[in-house]
Amino acid sequence: MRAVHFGAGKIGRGFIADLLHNTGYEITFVDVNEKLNAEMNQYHNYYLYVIQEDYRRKEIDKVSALSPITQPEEVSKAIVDADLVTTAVIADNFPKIANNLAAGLKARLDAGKERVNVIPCENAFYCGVMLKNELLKTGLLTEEELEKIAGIPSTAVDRMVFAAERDGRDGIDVGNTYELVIEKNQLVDPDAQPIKGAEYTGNLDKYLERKLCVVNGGHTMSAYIARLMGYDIIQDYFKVPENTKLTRDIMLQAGAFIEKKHGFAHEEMADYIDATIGRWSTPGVKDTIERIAKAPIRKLDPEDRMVKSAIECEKYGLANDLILKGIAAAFLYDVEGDEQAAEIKAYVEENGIEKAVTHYTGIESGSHIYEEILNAYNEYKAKKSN
Ligand SMILES: NC(=O)c1ccc[n+]([C@@H]2O[C@H](COP(=O)([O-])OP(=O)(O)OC[C@H]3O[C@@H](n4cnc5c(N)ncnc54)[C@H](O)[C@@H]3O)[C@@H](O)[C@H]2O)c1
Ligand SMILES: O=P(O)(O)OC[C@@H](O)[C@@H](O)[C@H](O)[C@H](O)CO
Repeated sequence: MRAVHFGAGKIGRGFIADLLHNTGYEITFVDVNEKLNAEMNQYHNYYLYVIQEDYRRKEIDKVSALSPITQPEEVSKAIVDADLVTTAVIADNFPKIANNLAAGLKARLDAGKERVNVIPCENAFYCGVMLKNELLKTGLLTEEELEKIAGIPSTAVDRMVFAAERDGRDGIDVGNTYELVIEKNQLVDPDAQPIKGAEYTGNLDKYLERKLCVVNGGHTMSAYIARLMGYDIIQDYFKVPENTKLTRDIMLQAGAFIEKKHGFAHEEMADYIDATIGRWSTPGVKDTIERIAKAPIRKLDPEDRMVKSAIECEKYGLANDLILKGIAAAFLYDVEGDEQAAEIKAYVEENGIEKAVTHYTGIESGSHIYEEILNAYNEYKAKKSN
């Protein structure tokens, strides 16, 4: 079996390809990183290192790589011949992979081949729908044609993965626990399980909201707050018990709406939160605030991890004060090299924070959640300038 995977980064090589390899696929990566592509084409393998098992080395073999820039024809051909297509490129990059992917699917349709599963594995609400929209925007396929050639489910994706230079090679350190949940009704065959080790569900919302709002929301808001406290590494922030408590409380606020909406027991949610914080505090692990907090515009979107939680809590009459503080902290995130952070900063300088809150979060002025974000922002800002 052959899989084509877009994005040979940390989740691509460290998680998705691990499961694909366990399932028995030979993997063709498609990535813009020429150095990485060359290494994969030289060795046809790479290594994962399982953190909790004393960095046990695991080989992923039968891999090769293509460049979407210099080898678009080969990418198309690989899609025509593939048994499965997956992505882990960061959802912001969907517009950049859409042409290559749409051209490959169109060629597959023209070749009279069967439908194929295209499974995006990204932190985003309904990444399958986002990818479909980007594919249609290329104009290379109509909606009917896309439906005829591909099943594109959404997913929830969770694993600890870190880039690591080991044994003189580009490897990935991985956690020993993970979750990949796939929306089965959108698969070509809803009863087939094209990736071993994944879960297949008819109720993705439940897992997606828990993963994105509780795990990623908690992680991201902690990172913005930690940055204001002067931390660069999230594990240093977690060393202070009050900080861990704050993160846990933020996650419990998001968890509360998910308990109500999806019927999780409170104990189960609390255990999930504690296990997640425990995983972030694994001895030896160092995760940068810069990685967790990156791309604040994506993370402030009304349909992403922070604002969605604030609004859902509001709907259910649940507390969201800590979430609103986390959102406020995101407006002060300021790290050299983060284009989205720079864009927010410039917008605030030109238009004021009052307009910026509505512009990025969709939260209208006049509501109490708007006022609370503004107040928290002004408090953080005053502290920052003291
Ligand atoms: N890192 C994590 O801990 C983690 C955990 C769960 C989910 N995720 C999600 O997984 C996805 C991937 O994240 P990551 O941490 O692996 O990011 P990453 O930056 O390590 O990897 C992204 C890869 O995509 C490649 N890429 C970018 N533009 C491309 C293009 N036009 N064509 C082909 N390849 C392109 C990059 O070169 C890079 O190798 C994201 O949606 C992220 O939110 C990450
Ligand atoms: O990947 P992002 O930028 O959407 O979010 C940053 C982190 O919260 C995220 O990568 C987590 O570490 C990961 O999702 C855990 O599974």
